[in-house]
Amino acid sequence: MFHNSSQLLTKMASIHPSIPLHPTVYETTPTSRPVLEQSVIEIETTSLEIEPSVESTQAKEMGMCLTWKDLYVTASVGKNGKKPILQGLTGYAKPGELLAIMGPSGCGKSTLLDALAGRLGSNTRQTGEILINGHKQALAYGTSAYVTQDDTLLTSLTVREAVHYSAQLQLPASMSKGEKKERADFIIREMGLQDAINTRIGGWGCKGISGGQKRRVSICIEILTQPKLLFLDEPTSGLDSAASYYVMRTIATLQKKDNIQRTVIASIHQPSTEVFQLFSNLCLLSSGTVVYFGPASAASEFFTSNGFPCPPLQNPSDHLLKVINKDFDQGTDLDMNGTITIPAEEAIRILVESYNLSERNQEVQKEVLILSEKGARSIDKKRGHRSFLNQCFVLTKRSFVNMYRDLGYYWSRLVIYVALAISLATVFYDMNTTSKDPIKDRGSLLSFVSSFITFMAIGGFPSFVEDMKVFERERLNGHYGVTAFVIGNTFSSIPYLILNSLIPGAITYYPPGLQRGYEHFLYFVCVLFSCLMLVESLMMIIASIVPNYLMGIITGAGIQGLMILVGGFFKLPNELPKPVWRYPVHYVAFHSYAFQGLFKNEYEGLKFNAEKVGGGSHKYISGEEVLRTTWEVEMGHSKWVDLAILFGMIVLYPVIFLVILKTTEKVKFIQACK
Ligand SMILES: Nc1ncnc2c1ncn2[C@@H]1O[C@H](COP(=O)(O)OP(=O)(O)OP(=O)(O)O)[C@@H](O)[C@H]1O
Repeated sequence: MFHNSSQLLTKMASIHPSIPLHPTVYETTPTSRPVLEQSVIEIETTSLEIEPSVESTQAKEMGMCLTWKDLYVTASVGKNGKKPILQGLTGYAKPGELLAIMGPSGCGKSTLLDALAGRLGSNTRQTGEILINGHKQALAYGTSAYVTQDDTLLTSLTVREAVHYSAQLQLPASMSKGEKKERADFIIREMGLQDAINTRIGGWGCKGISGGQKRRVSICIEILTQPKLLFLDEPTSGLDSAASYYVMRTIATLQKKDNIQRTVIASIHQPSTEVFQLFSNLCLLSSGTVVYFGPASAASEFFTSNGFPCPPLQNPSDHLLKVINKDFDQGTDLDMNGTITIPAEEAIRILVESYNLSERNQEVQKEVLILSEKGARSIDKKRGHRSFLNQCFVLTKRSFVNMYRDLGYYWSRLVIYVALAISLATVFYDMNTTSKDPIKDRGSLLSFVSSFITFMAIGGFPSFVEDMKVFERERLNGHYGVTAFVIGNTFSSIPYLILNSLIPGAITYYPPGLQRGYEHFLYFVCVLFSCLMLVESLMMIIASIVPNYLMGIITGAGIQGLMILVGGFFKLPNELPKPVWRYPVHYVAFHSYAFQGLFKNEYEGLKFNAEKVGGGSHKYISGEEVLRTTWEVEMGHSKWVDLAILFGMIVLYPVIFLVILKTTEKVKFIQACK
């Protein structure tokens, strides 16, 4: 039973991928004509046996017209240097068309894509006008999809899992789990990945699918939701010519099957003749300047008319790129057919001048003017409502599976922790009878556990950086929100951290003869667990600010080293210089509460032989006395308060992480709007 038209449409879209997911507003042409809200009525009166090839203009969802005029991009290099990357580009991309950006390596293809998608780096400056449906607006998260040159994927997942999890995250809540799976399977098949469906993606140290297959997985993930605007940076790199053709054909034809007016812009290196024929328009760049913009089919003619005919039997795109490639310029030369070729620099000058004076250029300027007329104001998000709780659940599950399969994440750490715990247990074995100073040894053991064992959590930093890369890609493409990521990331690690504190904790606790009793042991494990959680969160915060392995590890080690230093073991709290080190650093460092809590947990209730520890005239020294005089622990509150503070920090650190992610996201968005 469908309560409204959107539910019906969602159901139909899942059964027939030809039906758009959110066809609420349609128009007769992609320009700014009055919109017709009749599609819903049309589809409701149609039975579920709609054919995939329904191709009425009315039934096509309103698309996105992207225009750019006099686009310049410069990058700051060195102290005061500026490097021009794009120089006055003008062009457009229309719904239902595939625009290919071609040119020699380093000519500015990725920069153009980044500029159009609002993703330029912070050291770049952009001038000119980029309009979407005639409006100056930044592409908000989720309004377009961008397949970047690098395939940032979770390496331990299989192809099926990667696409299925993505479908669960991105597709609207109104679709059932089964329908989302069906959509994912359909896209996997369309991308020719069915044979690799159960193979892991793989990465460092674990061979998985090939580079070309990874490319296709990345594309699968981004076209799941039928985005209206799709950017692809080198979608065919790593693919053989047949696979390149099928992938590009799928991209070009899927919109017909999806029955949406999609605008596709792809940078591409070396298309075969067949792939070249799939392009609607071609933007040919050389050193950031347009050499040709117009129908791909007319490019060869333009080159011929300027004295650069394509030799017989040669792939036209190879010819175009060869003529304008000046990286290997040999000056005046003879080609294979014995024809004299002129230097590429000169060829480019002739072509650029000719293009600037051509009618083609005039047509492009006119088209840009027409498409820049104000159209629909807002850009619809490419997805319907998605359940936040479901996203948190899927992200937690996905991250849990990834951690489980990735040996480097927790398992190797567990092995090292166990080895260290055994070492501690034997070094401090039966302190009460073997140690000359059981008071000092207890302090050393507890401090070592809460500082060094937790310190080792920085070893997980490379995995955190990988997680952040995947997050950034998915977030920029609007797969889910920052809060869902932070929740998923935090909760998924809890079972592993419990394991990493419980097993090494048990090995360390009993053999040295620490205070007996379940309550004491559990307290010890809880503090260990809190410290591990806090170090993990701290490293995630660092990974969000310093996304570089070496710098991140150095920063994390430095911060932790400082916290350990002022925690109260190496220098007693009252002896710390008051400004800065005591107030506030000592109180900010979580190690202070870990030391205090563990010390209270251990010493309270114990009595030490005064003679053995040099305690003067008394027979015994109480644990409380040791806490007050030897360790100068603050006795105004119980050990449970220290633990509560640690748990409070466990909540606080992810909140800080969340705030940093949200703030950087906002800053990037404001920059993109400028
Ligand atoms: N943020 C930046 N800072 C400095 N230089 C940059 C920046 N972005 C791009 N460049 C430079 O601009 C030029 C164009 O780079 P871009 O990546 O756009 O080229 P491309 O055509 O996509 O190359 P390829 O085909 O090899 O990927 C290169 O020389 C590159 O080094």
